[in-house]
Amino acid sequence: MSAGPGERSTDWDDASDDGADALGPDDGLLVIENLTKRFGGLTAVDDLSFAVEEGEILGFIGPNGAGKSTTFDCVTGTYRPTSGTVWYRGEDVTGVATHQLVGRGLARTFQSFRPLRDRSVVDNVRLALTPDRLFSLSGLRGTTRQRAVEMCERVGLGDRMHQTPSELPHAGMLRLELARALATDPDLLLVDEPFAGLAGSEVAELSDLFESLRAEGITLVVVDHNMRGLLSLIDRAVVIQFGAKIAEGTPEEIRDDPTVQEAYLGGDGL
Ligand SMILES: Nc1ncnc2c1ncn2[C@@H]1O[C@H](COP(=O)(O)OP(=O)(O)OP(=O)(O)O)[C@@H](O)[C@H]1O
Repeated sequence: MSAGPGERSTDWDDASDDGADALGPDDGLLVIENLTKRFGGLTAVDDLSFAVEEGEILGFIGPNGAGKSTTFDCVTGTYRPTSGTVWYRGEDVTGVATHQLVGRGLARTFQSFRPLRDRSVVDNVRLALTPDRLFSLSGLRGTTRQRAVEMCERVGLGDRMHQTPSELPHAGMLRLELARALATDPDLLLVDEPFAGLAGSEVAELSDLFESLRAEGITLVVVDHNMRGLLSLIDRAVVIQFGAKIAEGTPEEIRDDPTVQEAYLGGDGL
């Protein structure tokens, strides 16, 4: 497929360009440019642009209601943006259906998800295996269960895979959701609020898991509404408020940014 409506920007650093955020399709594994999503009169995502670099762990941070989930929903094909462009691997994927994006290696986890309660943990993972990508790897139908077992072990559920989801603690449910996303063999994984409701030790364990996934070659975008636990994990962050980007940079830059501090004034974010 061609690069779509946007041409690669050749003047990234050109101050005369009126779009300081001007991005092109090849400026990252995932590139979001001028994304806007309106629900009637409400602008949930407001002219948002940023790129996700291959191999990084990017934090996507914003207070409750800032537009994080809506951005994810526009990227993963749940919503068609009101305007703007999403590029994945250099291709314009704006409005492309979710299952097609999954087939291309873009997966997400959901903050609230509903596993099949009457199936075991490993069966829940097996049902998420994506035939196209799996068979291209193995070529063998009979390996699905083995792959599901591997996914359970990879996320630390090796000793719980024959339990039902309701027997898992909250952190275990999160790991199950991660295993289901990993079963689609993603190159880019969008993780929605993984640390919500976790104790400090669980946050650290999950961070270790994200680090190991990155070491295996998966690029990660981790969403959270506060920064606790996140700043030590991520390479960079994009911070949004009222649907628009207010800061982008390293954890140190984000922590010291007056606009970010203002956005979180009185909250528990920093
Ligand atoms: N389907 C919808 N219809 C109308 N308004 C919506 C819809 N989805 C989200 N919104 C509104 O868009 C804004 C952004 O919501 P969104 O869920 O994207 O924020 P968020 O940053 O993910 O918040 P949280 O941290 O609470 O999950 C909010 O004002 C929300 O009420």
